[in-house]
Amino acid sequence: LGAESMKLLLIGDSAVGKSSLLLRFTDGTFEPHLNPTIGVDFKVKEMVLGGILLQLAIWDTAGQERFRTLTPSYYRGTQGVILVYDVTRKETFMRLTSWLNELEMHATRSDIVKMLVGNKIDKPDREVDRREGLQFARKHSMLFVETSVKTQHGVQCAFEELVIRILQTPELWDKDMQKKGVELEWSEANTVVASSCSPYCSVS
Ligand SMILES: Nc1nc2c(ncn2[C@@H]2O[C@H](COP(=O)(O)OP(=O)(O)OP(=O)(O)O)[C@@H](O)[C@H]2O)c(=O)[nH]1
Repeated sequence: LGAESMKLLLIGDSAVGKSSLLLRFTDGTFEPHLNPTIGVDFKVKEMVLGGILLQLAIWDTAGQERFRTLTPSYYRGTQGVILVYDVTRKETFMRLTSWLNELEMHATRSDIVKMLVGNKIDKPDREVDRREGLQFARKHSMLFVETSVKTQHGVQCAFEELVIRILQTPELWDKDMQKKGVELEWSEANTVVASSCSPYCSVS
């Protein structure tokens, strides 16, 4: 049986840690000095959930305006979006609404699953409370996790919760996968994965 592929997209302001989050998830590493992304980057990661082999294609986009290209094309077919802000820079939180507007404008599927990630919680100079993040997520029907790519806190959870939610959204799949998605909802593996993340995640 072949792997089911899933397309995820990382968006958010420059230097909030999108590339770092992806690198931590796919390679398990952290780099204190990472260059800004130019255009788009792309990584593939395999994951087994509830007995289904998934091939995650994760697109990492440039936060800096001058490095952004072909915007509509990388939104095409995306099933899940991770919108990242930096808890130590309030302005990255204030710009979340405009990121959501861009998503609305370009997403080709209406039931796209959204995960809000407040990153860099290891740093002492926090400017955005966990409560504020949670409120924003609730208001916009998003999943929510706070992370530190540096310490790894919440990183696995962010991706797993998003993937599980996508699997539970039949509208995002073709007929064949819809059947498996329903089975997955009942599978024990799914329950285990979901509950191991629950301290960090909130579902709107
Ligand atoms: N302390 C700390 N630093 C982090 C964390 N995550 C990322 N960084 C650092 O923040 C800087 C920016 O991270 P990137 O991953 O390049 O940010 P980006 O959002 O991909 O930026 P663009 O490519 O410009 O959109 C890097 O120097 C990272 O090492 C974190 O959780 N804690």
